[in-house]
Amino acid sequence: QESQRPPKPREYDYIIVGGGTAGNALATRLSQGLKRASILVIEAGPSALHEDRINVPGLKGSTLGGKYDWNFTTIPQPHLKNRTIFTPRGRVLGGTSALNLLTWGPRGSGRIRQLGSPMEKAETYVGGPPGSGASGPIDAVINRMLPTHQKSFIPTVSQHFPIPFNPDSLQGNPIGVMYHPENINPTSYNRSYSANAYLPLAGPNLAILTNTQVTKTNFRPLDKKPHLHLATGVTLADGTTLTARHQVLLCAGAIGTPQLLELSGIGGRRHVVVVGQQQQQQPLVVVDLPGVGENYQDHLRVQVSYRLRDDVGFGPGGDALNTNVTFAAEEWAKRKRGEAGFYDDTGGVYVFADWKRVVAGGDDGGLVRLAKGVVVGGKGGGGGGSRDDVGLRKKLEMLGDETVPQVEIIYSDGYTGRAHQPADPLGKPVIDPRFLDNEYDMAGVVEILKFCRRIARSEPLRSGWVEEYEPGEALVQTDEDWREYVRSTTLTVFHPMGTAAMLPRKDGGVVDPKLIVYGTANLRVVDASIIPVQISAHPQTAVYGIAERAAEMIIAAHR
Ligand SMILES: Cc1cc2nc3c(=O)[nH]c(=O)nc-3n(C[C@H](O)[C@H](O)[C@H](O)COP(=O)(O)OP(=O)(O)OC[C@H]3O[C@@H](n4cnc5c(N)ncnc54)[C@H](O)[C@@H]3O)c2cc1C
Repeated sequence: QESQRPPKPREYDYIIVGGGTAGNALATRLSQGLKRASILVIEAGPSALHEDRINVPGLKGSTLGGKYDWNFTTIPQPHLKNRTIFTPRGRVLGGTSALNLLTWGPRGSGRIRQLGSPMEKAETYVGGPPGSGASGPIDAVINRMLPTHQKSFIPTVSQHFPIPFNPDSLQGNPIGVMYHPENINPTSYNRSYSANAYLPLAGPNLAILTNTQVTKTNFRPLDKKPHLHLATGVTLADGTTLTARHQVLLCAGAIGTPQLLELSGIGGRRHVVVVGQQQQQQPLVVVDLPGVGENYQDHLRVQVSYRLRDDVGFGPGGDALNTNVTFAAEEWAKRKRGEAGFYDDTGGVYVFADWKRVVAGGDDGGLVRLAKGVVVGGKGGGGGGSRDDVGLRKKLEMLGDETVPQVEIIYSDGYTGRAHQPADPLGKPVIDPRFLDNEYDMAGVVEILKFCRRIARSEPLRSGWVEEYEPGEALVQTDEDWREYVRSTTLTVFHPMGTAAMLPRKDGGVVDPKLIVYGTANLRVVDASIIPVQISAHPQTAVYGIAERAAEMIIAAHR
């Protein structure tokens, strides 16, 4: 049941803030598992189930910067020439699962399993290897569309570099080169995402309120334990108050969730007092929890682009959809006939590798030493500041694990380089990821770019291009040239997480292992914010897994 007006009655058993990736999955499972409970999802954006730009895989990216996007940016990043970095987030039913680039990530990694995340429950991987999910709501397939030139990538990498072909990359060891599954429905060839795959499975006890922004969670002290705060409901932007009889579940994402926590008086004392004053209220501190909004971690993205030869049978690439009206019309007609074409195209071919496989000569000692320096110096990682940082220590430990990739290379068709960054997207929360503020990150990115160039110069790939278009072989030759290129062009691949981390409170944690916010009795966070250490994969699969696990815990506790 979907509506755009505050519903009556104004009391629900569970109120879920954010109808995004995790929010819709959680809502559906609670609706199925607690048939007598009433559940409300409140989503700031509209429902857009029939929007081609969301549904058609080849139109991925066309919604960024538009009406379904919060259009956040970082503050100027000193190590990236003071550029502000575009930070899109879905503002639509489905959240960022409606906007993302459809890479369906590994679910078998032991590290992510430590979060207790049952990812197979989310998945039906058609044609996947044994062990793949077979009955989950989200469909995954290897894309039926592969532009011809991409077929030369796997032999180039596996013949010239110590990187094996790995068709089974989702099951625990992703190291290798592979075609990667994408979350696409194999029948309609539409994006499979939380709004069109989970929500239709919910029962009549789930209500959905769209186009409605929550401005805070409300609390009162718990009668028998006054040091704990009981979440009583939420306040909407128009001032309406809705009551939650059991729990408020924050699923507003890695940026929205910490922002809402701070608006509700939960966060570092300094921030929360400022927020309270800005709202012209009394300084507001419900729970002093300095970890809220800290520990922001993302995956950096830098690109090298090559212009293809047009005399080796590759045909036009996906860019021609934007430049050649006749070609675009022909491709659209193919899609309408149910045939493979460029409107299906997504990521393509991927490499996941550790440093030893990427650095020329295989010696990763220099990078490991730099990483140790960052951990000992306590700079540039989780929790922020100079205290002992458990997140950084965990990452250092993972550097020694050869099944944990440190590098991903996506070989994709079509230009996605620096020219795509919008000049002035609106941004409200202050986002400061301190990108590249340590030498390890910079040295690592330079090694990856040099590796990409070595791949491009190897056969059969080498015969397929005429020019390194960006940055250009003549312009960038030395390590210092590469550093300059990195500072000028680094973007992110849009995977923020960790801003309400599941860690001990003394280590900057915000939620406990049951996902309950410290200092509260019944406020949970269920989204990418809780992942304490950046994962070596695209995160949406893990986010669905977190929602599935949270639903299991909440249903078990309710009974
Ligand atoms: C451009 C892009 C490409 C990506 N590509 C991939 C990919 O290919 N593969 C992959 O695995 N991951 C990808 N990701 C990342 C992945 O999609 C996200 O990590 C994941 O979807 C986050 O899920 P979430 O539930 O934490 O947040 P979201 O899905 O963002 O959900 C949060 C929801 O809360 C709503 N909300 C926020 N604040 C409020 C409020 N105050 N009131 C009401 N509602 C509110 C939002 O509108 C949103 O719907 C990509 C991300 C982006 C931006």
